[in-house]
Amino acid sequence: ERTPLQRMLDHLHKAIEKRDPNQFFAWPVTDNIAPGYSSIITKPMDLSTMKQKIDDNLYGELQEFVADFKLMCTNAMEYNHVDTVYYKASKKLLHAGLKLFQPDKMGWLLQ
Ligand SMILES: NC(=O)c1ccc2nc(N)sc2c1
Repeated sequence: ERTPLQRMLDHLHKAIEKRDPNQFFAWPVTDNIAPGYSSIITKPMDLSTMKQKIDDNLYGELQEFVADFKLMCTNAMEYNHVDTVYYKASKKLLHAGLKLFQPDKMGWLLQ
């Protein structure tokens, strides 16, 4: 990972992965495991796709990475009913992730 931004995004990606121990967000959601998913979710996103985008240097700035993270979580809150493990996990992950991105917690990373 050459650029400082890629190094920072790698760090954040690893920190998010740790907060998804069941790997609900590790890979693209298939219609096999989630019936009708591709008809309901127009912009799918998952951690493996985000990792590839870091490696391909497709994130020009932190906010683009944060947008994909939020999309990944909100997709899960749209598709899955509120009483499911997936919905609950995505809500928890969203809030844990947003705490990570707060500048005060990331000062050393942004300088
Ligand atoms: N990220 C998701 O929305 C997600 C992940 C895994 C999964 N497995 C199912 N049987 S439904 C489902 C949804």
